[in-house]
Amino acid sequence: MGTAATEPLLVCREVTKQFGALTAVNKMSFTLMPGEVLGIGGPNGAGKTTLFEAISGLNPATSGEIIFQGRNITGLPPEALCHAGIARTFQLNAGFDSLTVRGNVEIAAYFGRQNRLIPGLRIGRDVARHVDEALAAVGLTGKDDEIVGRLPVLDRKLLMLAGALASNPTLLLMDEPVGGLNPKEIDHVMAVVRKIAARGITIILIEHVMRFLVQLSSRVLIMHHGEKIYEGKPQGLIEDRNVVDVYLGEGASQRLGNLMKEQASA
Ligand SMILES: Nc1ncnc2c1ncn2[C@@H]1O[C@H](COP(=O)(O)OP(=O)(O)OP(=O)(O)O)[C@@H](O)[C@H]1O
Repeated sequence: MGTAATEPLLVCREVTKQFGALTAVNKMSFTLMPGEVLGIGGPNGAGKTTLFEAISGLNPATSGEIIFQGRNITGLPPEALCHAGIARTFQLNAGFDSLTVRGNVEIAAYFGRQNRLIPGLRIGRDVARHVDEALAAVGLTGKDDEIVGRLPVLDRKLLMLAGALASNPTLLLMDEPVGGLNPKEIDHVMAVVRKIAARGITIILIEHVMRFLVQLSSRVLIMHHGEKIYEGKPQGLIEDRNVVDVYLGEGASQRLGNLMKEQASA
């Protein structure tokens, strides 16, 4: 049975992650509705990636609860979460460098959707179709045979996204999808993310590039020292003294204000 639109897709309740004496994420709570795009920002070391690690199962929370589609998924391993419909991309390039673009996405499509205790010897027609769709969704069609280790940075970011999409996610977590890209490349990724959101995939994205974050997100959450210091509309960010002081700064805040005004009048 699917989740009704009025039920949250994801609920994080007092999620805490400690590394020894360091509390990297401190009692984070938030709710995500299906179809939302939630943007997470905050200074370096705020705990954003650690929160993703907990949700995606790569580094489980020390305490707290994570509920996905009404099911308690706290502490489940990454492969179980992937099969349940949670996919993610990484801040740094992740992929099999010596394989081709297609080979990488095939692995995601083949292993990302279900358990494969005894891997088959050939890629079936269904998997091939999922790979074609994922490559097309990010704009990598035609680059199937390129070796991943030789790809430019934009294509590597898109490849991670294609791999995540090939696992057929309901919830997609993106960790700094445009870090290190130039403005034109950022625009390309923005268009891809818009298309993914339009397909109904719920998204959480972490990003320092604020124009990307505010233009894509229906809601924004800002973290500082492992805690939530802001949650609300992107427009409210520049009016929040604390967010301006600890994260945006006056200059960036003004530029962001101008951008949002332009957007509103467009
Ligand atoms: N495996 C780990 N072991 C010990 N400390 C860690 C580990 N991973 C993260 N930390 C610490 O936890 C804190 C939060 O780190 P995290 O990477 O989640 O921040 P972030 O908000 O994603 O930062 P950035 O914007 O720089 O990516 C930092 O102080 C970091 O040094």
